[in-house]
Amino acid sequence: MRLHRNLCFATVDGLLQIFNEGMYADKVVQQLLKRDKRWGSRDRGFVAETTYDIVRWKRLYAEIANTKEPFSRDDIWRLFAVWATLKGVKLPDWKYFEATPQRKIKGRFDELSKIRKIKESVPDWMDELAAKELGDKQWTKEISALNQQADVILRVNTLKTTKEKLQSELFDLDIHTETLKNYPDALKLSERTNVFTTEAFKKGAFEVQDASSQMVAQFLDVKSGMKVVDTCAGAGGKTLHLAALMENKGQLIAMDIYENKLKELKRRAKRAGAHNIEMRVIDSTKPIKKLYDKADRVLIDAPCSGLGVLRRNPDAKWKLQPEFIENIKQTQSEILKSYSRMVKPGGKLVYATCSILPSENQQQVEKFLTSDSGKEFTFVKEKKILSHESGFDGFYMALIERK
Ligand SMILES: C[S@@+](CC[C@H](N)C(=O)[O-])C[C@H]1O[C@@H](n2cnc3c(N)ncnc32)[C@H](O)[C@@H]1O
Repeated sequence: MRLHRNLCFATVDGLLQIFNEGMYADKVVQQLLKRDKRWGSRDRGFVAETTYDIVRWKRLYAEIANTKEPFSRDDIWRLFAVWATLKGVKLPDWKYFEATPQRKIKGRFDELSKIRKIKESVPDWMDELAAKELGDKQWTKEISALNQQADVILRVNTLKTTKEKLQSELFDLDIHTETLKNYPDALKLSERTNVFTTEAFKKGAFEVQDASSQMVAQFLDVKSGMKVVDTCAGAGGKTLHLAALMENKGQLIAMDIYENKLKELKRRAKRAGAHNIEMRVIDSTKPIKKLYDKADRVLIDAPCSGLGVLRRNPDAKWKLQPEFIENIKQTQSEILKSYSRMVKPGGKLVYATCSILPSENQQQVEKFLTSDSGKEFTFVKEKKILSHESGFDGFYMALIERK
């Protein structure tokens, strides 16, 4: 690989914004990719992947380069030089790389790789918390998996096409995909590429959605004609899947506390040809109370730490705070208590998170089931998905049923 000056400059600028100005990596990368219209897909791939890589390995690279935050521009170039050295990328004779001690970098890497929190590049508190909750052995394997780049998985929109048709349409564009056993609607890209510019995407034939996330709507066991409430719908990744599983029949109510997310869902639903969705903003307890005892199915895709999706969101390692996790756990138990009241007798509820922490997952469900509000429910089944076991995002889902 040869390093190109303007791509490296773009990456360094982006990293300064992410590390020093607290901006979100995905937003920064989105902006960077608009910088030069002449960049081809390889150039864009380089900027995006290098930025994410250096964000992912910030702590390790900073320890190796002996730099501390707030980073100067020179510090960022040092992190960049560490990245290139460890990747085996030849450093050009630019002034930024003049004093790069390549042998020392490799030696420091070997030495620091003996300490998990540095090797895996996570803050102390996160390493301690996750090791306490999952056990040392599980966490060591899990964080290593969560530091890998995620595959791109598509969810075929069965309202518009079939897996076979989509696969062949993409094949004609030289985009190769594989089916995944046990994930009925999923196609995995054999090679990372931008699929959002394809005609198939524009006409709603698929969404990009991780395989673990695709299990959640399946888990809720919906049928055409049911009344289903997706309580934390956000921009609707799972709502759209539910609509497809319901074959557009019945009533699907998508709720969230943020109106702008539901607006985005509306746009996506139009593209997907999903017609049975109604959006409702939760701006008081009223919209919830109106649905007490009414729903056949309720999905709570709860707000969480997001520790299961670090592969696609590595800057969460640096943005998350332990206090946030404590607060979100409180929200999770309040949501479970209040939104479960929408389930009608005999109806079912799925509680899901993209976290791997038992305290946000099975412990929340156990606590709910032994509480006064949970007495009316029985536990049916659960899935604890760890990234190192599944190869996909870390997720949790529990199915409970109202008596
Ligand atoms: C895990 S995300 C949802 C992702 C979405 N279901 C999807 O599949 O794309 C959690 C969502 O819960 C919303 N949320 C946070 N607090 C909430 C509350 N008290 N009631 C309802 N939604 C809430 C957030 O705005 C966020 O969109």
